[in-house]
Amino acid sequence: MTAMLASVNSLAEALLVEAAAVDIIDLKQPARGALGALDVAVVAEIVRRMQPGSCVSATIGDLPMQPELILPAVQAMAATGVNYVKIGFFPGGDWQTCIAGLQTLAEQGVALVAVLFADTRPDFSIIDVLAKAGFRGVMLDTADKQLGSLTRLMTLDELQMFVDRVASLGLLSGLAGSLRVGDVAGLVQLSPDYLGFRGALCREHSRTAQLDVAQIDKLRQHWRALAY
Ligand SMILES: O=C[C@H](O)COP(=O)(O)O
Repeated sequence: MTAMLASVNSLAEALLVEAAAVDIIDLKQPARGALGALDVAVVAEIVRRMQPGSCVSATIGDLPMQPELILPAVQAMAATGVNYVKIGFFPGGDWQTCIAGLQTLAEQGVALVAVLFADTRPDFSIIDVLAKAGFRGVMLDTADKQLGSLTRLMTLDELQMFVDRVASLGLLSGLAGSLRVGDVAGLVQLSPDYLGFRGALCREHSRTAQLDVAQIDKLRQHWRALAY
């Protein structure tokens, strides 16, 4: 079964999606960018307040791929006790040195999820490198939220190739990027481990607005009705 991830930007929103039995509670500040980070102290407080057994991820922000920025940010976020730390692989910078440093953190037990951006046309061969470095998961998202759904940027065949490659290496696969209710039926057929949402769950589908319980319920009901 494909799980549901919801990005939230506060304790109140985290409690709301926890009550809605969302599978992965993803801590993020969308007002700060595609992978905008929440302050570490806020993340630590939310982690403390979640039920034991909840699955919580957090992003480190839209940082350039510079090891002196990425590595301390990952260490600080990991120290909050989140289950997964998500790192956006933006174009440019020094991916090789970042991955080498992240491998050391993975060896120390930090659970890392790489986020690749469909609108930057990533080379999927990086997935093999990430697996060798000890990443636990790789997801596809979108950096430019004006471009619409992930499903407009990549074909279902391309997305299937991504999911299959990630799964073949034993990693978690995730798909996100302005996904809407209408995207779910097609994407669950690809069997990713999870689908991620923010905009679709907010008032007027604006990812920087507050979460809207009615939108969460609508998505959950649609998902259940698929009975896949
Ligand atoms: O990790 C998932 C993202 O927060 C998805 O956000 P979005 O649906 O607004 O693109």
